[in-house]
Amino acid sequence: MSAIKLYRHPLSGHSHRVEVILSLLGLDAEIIDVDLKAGAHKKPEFLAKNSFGQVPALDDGDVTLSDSNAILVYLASKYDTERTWYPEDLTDQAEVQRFLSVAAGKVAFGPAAARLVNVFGAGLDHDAAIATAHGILIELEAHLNGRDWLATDLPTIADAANYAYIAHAPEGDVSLENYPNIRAWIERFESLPRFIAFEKTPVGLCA
Ligand SMILES: N[C@@H](CCC(=O)N[C@@H](CS)C(=O)NCC(=O)O)C(=O)O
Repeated sequence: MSAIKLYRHPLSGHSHRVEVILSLLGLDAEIIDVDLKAGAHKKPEFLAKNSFGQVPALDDGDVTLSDSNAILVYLASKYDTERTWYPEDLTDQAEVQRFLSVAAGKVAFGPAAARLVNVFGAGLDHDAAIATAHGILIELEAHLNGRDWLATDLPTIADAANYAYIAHAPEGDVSLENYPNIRAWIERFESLPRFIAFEKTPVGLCA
């Protein structure tokens, strides 16, 4: 049995970014589904892993971590011997962090929120989420002009963090038709060796 355990939900983009990095780094992990519908993430056993009661969480031997971006930093720092996924150069690191913040902020409240609205339905403002999504997509489209990857010349955890919610934005009625640079970036990411896809169904409990 693997020493690494990932606690996730199969429709969670936050979980997918960890899953995909584990795979891209060639790391074996035991995948444990957390039943959000049954409230398993708010039970003491899971709260001991993440007091915020959210997936993903990760065990690596004696170490328990939560928050997807924090987990990405940990895995890439510990296991990527080439240090390309989370570079050691401080300027590159800052650029990676900049795009991890985009993934946690603008992307979470735009493309991810639009998909979430389609999952949860009423009570959330779909049009506002779609408008926010296009705002960040316009910025990313310009940023990717002449660039293959978000933060450095090579793929980094910043690409992994932003990938799932942007690639699946159409499930939240956010079309990617007008964003050729973003579509090319998605294709490049999906062509990486050992890339694993995220479930495409928009029906679920989690953005
Ligand atoms: N900042 C957290 C956010 C994680 C998050 O939003 N997880 C969602 C699933 S995608 C969750 O567990 N939601 C259940 C809840 O908040 O009760 C991370 O990056 O891991």
